[in-house]
Amino acid sequence: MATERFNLDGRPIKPMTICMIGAGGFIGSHLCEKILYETPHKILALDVYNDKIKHLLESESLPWGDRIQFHRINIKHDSRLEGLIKMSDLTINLAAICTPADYNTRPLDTIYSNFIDALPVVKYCSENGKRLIHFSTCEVYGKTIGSFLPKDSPLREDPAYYILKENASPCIFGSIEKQRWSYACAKQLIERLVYAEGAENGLEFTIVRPFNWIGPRMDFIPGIDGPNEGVPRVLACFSNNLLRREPLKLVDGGQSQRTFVYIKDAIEAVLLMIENPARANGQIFNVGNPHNEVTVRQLAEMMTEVYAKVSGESSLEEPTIDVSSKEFYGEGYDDSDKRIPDMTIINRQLGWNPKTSLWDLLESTLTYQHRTYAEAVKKAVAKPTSS
Ligand SMILES: NC(=O)c1ccc[n+]([C@@H]2O[C@H](COP(=O)([O-])OP(=O)(O)OC[C@H]3O[C@@H](n4cnc5c(N)ncnc54)[C@H](O)[C@@H]3O)[C@@H](O)[C@H]2O)c1
Ligand SMILES: O=C(O)[C@H]1O[C@H](OP(=O)(O)OP(=O)(O)OC[C@H]2O[C@@H](n3ccc(=O)[nH]c3=O)[C@H](O)[C@@H]2O)[C@H](O)[C@@H](O)[C@@H]1O
Repeated sequence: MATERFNLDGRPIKPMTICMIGAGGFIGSHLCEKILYETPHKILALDVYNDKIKHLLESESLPWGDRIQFHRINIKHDSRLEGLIKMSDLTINLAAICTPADYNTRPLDTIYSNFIDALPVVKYCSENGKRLIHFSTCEVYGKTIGSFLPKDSPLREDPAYYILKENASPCIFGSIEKQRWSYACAKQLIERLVYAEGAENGLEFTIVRPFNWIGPRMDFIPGIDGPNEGVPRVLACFSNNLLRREPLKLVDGGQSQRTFVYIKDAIEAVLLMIENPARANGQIFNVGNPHNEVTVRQLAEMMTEVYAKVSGESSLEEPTIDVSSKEFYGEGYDDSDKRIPDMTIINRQLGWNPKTSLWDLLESTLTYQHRTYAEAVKKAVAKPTSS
């Protein structure tokens, strides 16, 4: 018999049915694992793909048996969506185009995916009195206020000019021709819509702003389990370079700064939101690790060192190479300069703190990348010369 579980207020947690849209992606796959391994909840998993959750679906004899059901659904056009939301206690919407290489090259798809396609989900939750956890992004903050100060201004060192706060920081994007911001702007508008549904129609919602969550199963390795010419997010780009023994490409010198959080830490925060509605409803949460800040150049150097350790292969003499953003991403790219989350709200509401250092999370992630892809990459690299 499973032992009874209690939430942060000491109340028993009742088993629930969760409609998870985008369950087959990076975050979805980790969230499905967490829920199936550690809770009694049921998952209706919706996605157009299921490769990353196959291990959870394959056999009916698995210990979680019928607690996960996969529905191959494109939410752009599928009449089953409302019924599945109605059957559930909670909907979590993860579905989105969320790779920067798409924002300026496929801005229409990006805006439709992040705004238009999310509209029915919000509407069905609101009309049917269902709770919604909507995944937004730290990109809604755009650039820091500090980035507009003169380079030598001492105010740049003042946290008031760069720490990103859910209820205080402005959203600062570039001009319209900088189509990089199509994603952030669509995410901002859907946040405002969700918030307004809460204010005017009583929708019970939580908005999550992830700050660069990384770990195993993130995106794809081009030419292995994704398109040859595809450009994934930075962890997979750099992993691909390391696996192929190519220099890591630093866009515009790799000066932008990011804070990276381990996916397993971040998923703990999401589970707290799921199981503590009284503390999570009506909130917007930053979820990141302010202690893991690096420039992209430092990230490249650290990944090179960690990969040499886990693979046993020596590093290249020149492990990085500079490329312009125009060459790498094309016209209309722009960047967030710095992203440090303020943690006050998530600390106060859910008592959550990330645990894993950047070195440790890269060690476990690159061990996974090496184990999963090294052989396949070797074969792919050997092919053209042997034929
Ligand atoms: N990973 C991060 O660090 C991060 C950071 C900020 C925001 N987010 C947000 O979190 C969410 C999940 O991100 P992820 O990293 O897991 O991305 P992902 O691309 O791995 O997962 C998204 C999933 O949604 C599915 N999907 C997209 N459109 C769909 C549609 N029309 N119908 C059905 N399924 C569809 C995709 O097939 C994919 O499996 C996104 O909304 C993203 O914007 C992620
Ligand atoms: O993860 C997040 O929190 C959010 O930010 C990401 O945006 P970004 O961090 O800019 O995307 P990455 O691809 O991870 O790039 C990080 C930095 O590395 C740089 N980069 C990327 C790839 C590469 O090969 N080389 C390189 O220097 C980029 O220019 C950027 O400055 C994506 O927009 C989303 O997945 C998400 O909403």
